[in-house]
Amino acid sequence: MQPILKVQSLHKTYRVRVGLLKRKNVPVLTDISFCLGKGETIAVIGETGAGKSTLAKLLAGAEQAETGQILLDGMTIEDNGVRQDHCRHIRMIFQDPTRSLNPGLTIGEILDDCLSYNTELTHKQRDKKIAHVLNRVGLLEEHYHYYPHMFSGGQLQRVALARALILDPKVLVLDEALSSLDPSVRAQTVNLLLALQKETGLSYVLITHHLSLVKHMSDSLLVLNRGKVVEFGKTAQVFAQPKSKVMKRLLNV
Ligand SMILES: Nc1ncnc2c1ncn2[C@@H]1O[C@H](COP(=O)(O)OP(=O)(O)OP(=O)(O)O)[C@@H](O)[C@H]1O
Repeated sequence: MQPILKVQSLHKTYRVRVGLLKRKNVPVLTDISFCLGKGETIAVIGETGAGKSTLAKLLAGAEQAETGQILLDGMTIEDNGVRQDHCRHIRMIFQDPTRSLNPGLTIGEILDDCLSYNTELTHKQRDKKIAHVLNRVGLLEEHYHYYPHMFSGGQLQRVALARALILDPKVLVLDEALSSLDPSVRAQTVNLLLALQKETGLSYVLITHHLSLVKHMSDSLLVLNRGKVVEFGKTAQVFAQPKSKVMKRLLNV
């Protein structure tokens, strides 16, 4: 079966200052390749600075790699640093939803803006879609008129999820999106994500430090160390027989 997401040999460097007048290219991701099936979850783990968030940004189109390809459903959406206009099919959710939500707009206005910019839907069709997506993430229709500051942390993450889902993406990148939630809200959000995945065939790239979440949610696991893939395989297999030093260290074995 064709993977929904295929990443081929991505390389990313940042240009950083090393002296008063000198700059150099520092490699942050080197030769990253993996596949993700429809309706599946890949977890990306690694120690701090391993390059996880950089990979998330490349996938979502927030930054471009120098070389390598990203294919979505068989179509090349990024080729050697040139991004095609399909970004709306890979959406990202961050750890802190408040930073990505305009405090001056109601949730309805935020969602409506998304639809107005990206679709040809009429006002009535947009309203219907917004009501549907609010319902899907467990929010109420009256939340349309709420501003971001009127929500709890867990509800705000649902709002971020609604905004990500409103454009019917194929892949969601969750960059520590569950980390700041308290355990019971996190468990509810995980259940919601799993139910959505079952219902719609959505695929997730899960970036997290929580190994219990990795075990519970992911089908496959990619371990990064200093920007390189040091282990990639089925989650259960990697947990049962870790090969890389990093994975052994993370598991304390
Ligand atoms: N804009 C930037 N300019 C220069 N270097 C950067 C930039 N963004 C990230 N880096 C560097 O790239 C490396 C990887 O950073 P990244 O944020 O992807 O790591 P991470 O695995 O997500 O870490 P953490 O788990 O701590 O969030 C780090 O060494 C970081 O300093």
